[in-house]
Amino acid sequence: MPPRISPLKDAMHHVVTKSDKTKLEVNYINAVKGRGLFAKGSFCKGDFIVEYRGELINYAELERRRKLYHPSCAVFMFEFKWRGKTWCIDASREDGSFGRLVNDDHQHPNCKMKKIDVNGKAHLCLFALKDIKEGEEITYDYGGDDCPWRTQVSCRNN
Ligand SMILES: C[S@@+](CC[C@H](N)C(=O)[O-])C[C@H]1O[C@@H](n2cnc3c(N)ncnc32)[C@H](O)[C@@H]1O
Repeated sequence: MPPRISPLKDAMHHVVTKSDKTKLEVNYINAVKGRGLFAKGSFCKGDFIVEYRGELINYAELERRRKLYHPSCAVFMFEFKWRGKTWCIDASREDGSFGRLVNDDHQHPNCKMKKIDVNGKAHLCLFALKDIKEGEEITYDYGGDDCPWRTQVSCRNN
């Protein structure tokens, strides 16, 4: 068996090639959650799963776009701190990439978002917090406390 490539090197490879793993698939869940990302094969704890790919913009541009965007687009803006400044990955464009479709789970997430440096630029990548079985939904804790679905009661299943 070939040696396991390090999760960081694996993430950097997928960042540079702008590619997603074939062991992942997008499925429609329900009218509340919309789509989600699912494992088509198993993953081990620590594995790189997917990049939250999009356009890297600075704080001024984030503020400008926030005023322009419809809320359905604004939910794809991921704000984060990097080397003392505020940045954002704007993934509002439907580009077929998988990372933008990962849903929130603040109680039992199976992945964690990490910032990695690729050629001097910040990239957001999900890594497995535990072993993930085929068929499981990929999730992470969006953080914050302003996710309405965490407190709203839904009449839908899931
Ligand atoms: C980055 S998008 C994730 C992909 C989205 N499910 C879709 O189909 O485009 C974030 C949005 O997904 C939905 N979402 C994410 N996690 C959810 C959850 N645990 N329960 C309900 N809706 C969720 C919310 O509408 C949220 O604004």
